[in-house]
Amino acid sequence: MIRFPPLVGHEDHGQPTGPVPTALPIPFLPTALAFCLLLFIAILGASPVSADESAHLSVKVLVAYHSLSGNTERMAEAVVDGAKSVPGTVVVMKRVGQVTADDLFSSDAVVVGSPVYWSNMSGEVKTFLDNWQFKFGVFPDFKMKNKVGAAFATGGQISSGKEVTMLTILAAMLGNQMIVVSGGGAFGASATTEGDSPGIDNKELADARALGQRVAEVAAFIHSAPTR
Ligand SMILES: Cc1cc2nc3c(=O)[nH]c(=O)nc-3n(C[C@H](O)[C@H](O)[C@H](O)COP(=O)(O)O)c2cc1C
Repeated sequence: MIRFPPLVGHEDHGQPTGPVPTALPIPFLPTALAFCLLLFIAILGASPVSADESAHLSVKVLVAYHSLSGNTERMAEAVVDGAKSVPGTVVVMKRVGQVTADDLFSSDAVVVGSPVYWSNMSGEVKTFLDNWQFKFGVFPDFKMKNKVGAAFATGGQISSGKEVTMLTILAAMLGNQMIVVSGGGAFGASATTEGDSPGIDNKELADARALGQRVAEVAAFIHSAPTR
């Protein structure tokens, strides 16, 4: 027969049941303090991410865009919102002409947005991408290598260049050995801004937010990898 040990604290040992002493023994307080201190140090030491590390683990997303009449800028703002929804993400949003070398090289991800001009990216966006070399000298060291890249576009008409615009932006990123991702749509987020569908609608804004969120999530994943 299995004998179970008696339940501790549930036995009556016939001890005298007087009032419980309220005063703690004198050495108890310093011992308790020392124990708490040791526990605190142990928790800090065992923490998987220290304060320094968590600052290091935050990712920076640069959203660079060109916009004359505001459509691409609205999409850029939604991309920013999506990226910011990922905890630990720092986002910088700038017009392509305002981007500095530091903005570019300190970022973990770059999302580029363009209006469609003659079925392709606008001249301003092309100049921005060309300036990665002419102004910032990304090549031959591939200074943008392994940063996350993505694109978004707005165009007046359906089937009139948004996908070409996004793909040519992504092609430039691939040439720089960046890690290209989509989101919102197959090649990025896009919006039709004229005709039956003027401006940016809620679905298009949601696509832009989805792109920003995906970019930030992928950048955080890559950033936290043990070897980069
Ligand atoms: C010079 C120029 C060329 C354009 N070419 C096209 C085009 O080929 N296909 C298209 O869908 N929209 C075209 N558009 C329309 C713009 O892409 C569209 O209005 C866009 O949303 C503008 O963006 P923004 O408001 O950010 O400036 C063109 C607009 C301009 C000014």
